[in-house]
Amino acid sequence: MTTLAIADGRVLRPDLTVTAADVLIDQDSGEIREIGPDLASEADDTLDAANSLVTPGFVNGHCHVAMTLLRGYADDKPLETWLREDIWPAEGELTAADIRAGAELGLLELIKSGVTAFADMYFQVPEVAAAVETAGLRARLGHGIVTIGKDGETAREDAATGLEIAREYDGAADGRISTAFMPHSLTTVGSEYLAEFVPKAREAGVPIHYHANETADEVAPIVDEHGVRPLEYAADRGLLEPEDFVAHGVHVDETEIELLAEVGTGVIHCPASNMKLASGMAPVERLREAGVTVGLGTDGAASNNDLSMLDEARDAAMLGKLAADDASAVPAEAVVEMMTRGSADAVGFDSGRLEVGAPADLAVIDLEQPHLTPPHDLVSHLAYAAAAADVRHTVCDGRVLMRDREVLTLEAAAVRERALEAAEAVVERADA
Ligand SMILES: CSC[C@H]1O[C@@H](n2cnc3c(O)ncnc32)[C@H](O)[C@@H]1O
Ligand SMILES: [Zn+2]
Repeated sequence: MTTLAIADGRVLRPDLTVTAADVLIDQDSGEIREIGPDLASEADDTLDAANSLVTPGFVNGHCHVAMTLLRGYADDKPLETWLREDIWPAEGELTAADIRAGAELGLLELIKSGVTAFADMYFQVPEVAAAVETAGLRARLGHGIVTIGKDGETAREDAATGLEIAREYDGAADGRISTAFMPHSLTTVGSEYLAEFVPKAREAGVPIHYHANETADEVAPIVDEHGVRPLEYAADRGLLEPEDFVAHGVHVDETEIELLAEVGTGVIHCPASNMKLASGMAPVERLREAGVTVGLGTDGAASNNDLSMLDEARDAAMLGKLAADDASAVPAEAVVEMMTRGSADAVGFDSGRLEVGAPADLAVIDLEQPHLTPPHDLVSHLAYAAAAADVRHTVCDGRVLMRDREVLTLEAAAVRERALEAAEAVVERADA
């Protein structure tokens, strides 16, 4: 057995207490073997965690990682206008190589900010999967299906691609990659395609993930046309099962909240994207109160505009208070849970907690920073004060992805160079 010790840190436990301890990892199985004092001397390799917080790796529950290429390309517009006027035309110009370059840039950013697992919906999934395989993260990937504006044959092909990808890539990268069937949203995929493909996704045994109830404009047409709320419409079509997870869930009413809680479908809250696109304020406090599994996601870098889960946690706490008109709503403990085990549970990863037998997915945060001093409450610091640049080490599946702020699995300068070139060329084609 090859072992790695995370030595001399303060370890964030599943009950959100912090204890001084080492973490011993079995690198062959990728699992945590022991947490306790004096474990480093027997290990094959050691990561120094003195004056640092050892936390579960953050889980980005909803992302479009290759959209880093479109960061800053189109800002300050609402969702529908942003997608139709800017993002979809630009995405129409993306080649497979571009998506690989954008995905690698996104993965570099995720590793640097302590993320060890994420869920991603995009095009050219084989390119995203290849990047994940190299970078060493854990991911649930899916091809984003859009049928509106397409003729029947093209639309069916797109849905079939979504299913094929979900079947083919499930278990890839030594099990670090899992998949989902990912219709883009309830308004951009026709119900005839859902009727045909959802049962096939169930047969394939993969969960279903989609954008839901993100804007008021997206809710109204479903209510008008079908006479039910969007998540009732989803449930009627077999799209709301315990293993499924939806992104956003901003405009959900009480019936939908109870439905989510009853079924066990998770919601990935994306506060930065919701604020930037002025989509609205998700009722996070109420969702949690009702017993809904709530995770956190950044959405893509074009609507955020970064992939930092630490920023997202702070945004979630701040926005949650504003939405509830209550300073005690969505406290630090809630967002720390949301960015770790909340997202992991919603997406279907076993990670998100530091305990014996759990996947060795963790991040080490440097506490020797002015903005993290004094260390009264480290859960508070994670939620409100820590930043991506404070992450020292990132470990996924027992493998060190970043040591002392140096990413080991990707060549940062080359990744950045390729992404710069790809982004410039895409924008040139899109604006021509
Ligand atoms: C079909 S692949 C995924 C698709 O989703 C688009 N997208 C990015 N952010 C959002 C969002 O907040 N709501 C809905 N759709 C979004 C992305 O540009 C891709 O086209
Ligand atoms: Zn999204």
